[in-house]
Amino acid sequence: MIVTVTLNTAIDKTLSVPNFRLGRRHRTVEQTTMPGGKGVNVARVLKTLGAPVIATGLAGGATGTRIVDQLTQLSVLSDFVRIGEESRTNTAVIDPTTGEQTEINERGPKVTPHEVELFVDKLLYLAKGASVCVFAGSLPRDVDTDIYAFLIRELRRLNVTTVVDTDGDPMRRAVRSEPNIVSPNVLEAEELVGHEFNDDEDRTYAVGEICELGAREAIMTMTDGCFARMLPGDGSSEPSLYRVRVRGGAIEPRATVGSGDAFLAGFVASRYLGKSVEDSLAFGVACGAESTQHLGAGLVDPERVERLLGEIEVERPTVVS
Ligand SMILES: O=P(O)(O)OC[C@@]1(O)O[C@H](CO)[C@@H](O)[C@@H]1O
Repeated sequence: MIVTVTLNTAIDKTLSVPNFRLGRRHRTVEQTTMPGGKGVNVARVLKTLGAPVIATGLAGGATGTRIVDQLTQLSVLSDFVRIGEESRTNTAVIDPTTGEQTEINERGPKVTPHEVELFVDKLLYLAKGASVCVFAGSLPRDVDTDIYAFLIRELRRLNVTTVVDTDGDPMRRAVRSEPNIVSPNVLEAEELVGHEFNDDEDRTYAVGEICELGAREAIMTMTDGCFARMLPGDGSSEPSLYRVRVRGGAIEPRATVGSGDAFLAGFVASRYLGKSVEDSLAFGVACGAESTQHLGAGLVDPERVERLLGEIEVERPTVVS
């Protein structure tokens, strides 16, 4: 079983607004409303891909009830701690005329120490039946930024593989507690290592820098694919570098919100079903790319993912990190 953790769950509203301009009144031409937060998106894609998954985290108020009910309608198993304050609503505006995206994410509810304790209890219980746990997304208010780091250490004792995609202080602390995999996007990775990346050599080097900070493996997601530094899985400890991308022109993105979540779900589903690192990265990139064809986050069409696999290029950069 794969467990996904979303502490700052959301209802995601995605609005398609042609010629979007600040300070103007607009009407949407299309919109979706879906349960979200990064871990929820990862869970939805894992379910679509047929991987066994349970989504957990914190959900509160009428919004929390809606998130849980909608996951149930999608047959995504979930077990959330219900909290007193209302879960958030996040809004993404996609302008189909320019392809530009504007995201407004609420901070999220205040969480009490008792609610955090209930969650930790629940996760440690669920972890007994899990092989992988994905921690994804920001933290709601009043949750200690050390929480992912703490849980990574706890889950290591239970032999659960840990995967993290977050940013800021929670990410910095999580990386130091030596998770199996971290998967930031480029901006999150730049924040983590403390400098900007100017070219592919910098990006290749960056995944090594992230591993030096503590992560065992690092995958940095890009709009067209990823850079990764992975352990081979054959018992040898020599890591390998990968640059994986969709062939130029193979796909025209419609909305990229949540494509990193679709990547992560595809990668995790494939890797933990026993596929090679290289095939799993390629499958993840195909999932991320296919998800850009849908207006809402965390949606993929598995048949189109299979077709896209023929358009994925894998390189093995030689930069030594
Ligand atoms: O505010 P966070 O937790 O960092 O990100 C939340 C979020 O923007 O990420 C997902 C897309 O990746 C959306 O479903 C969701 O609204």
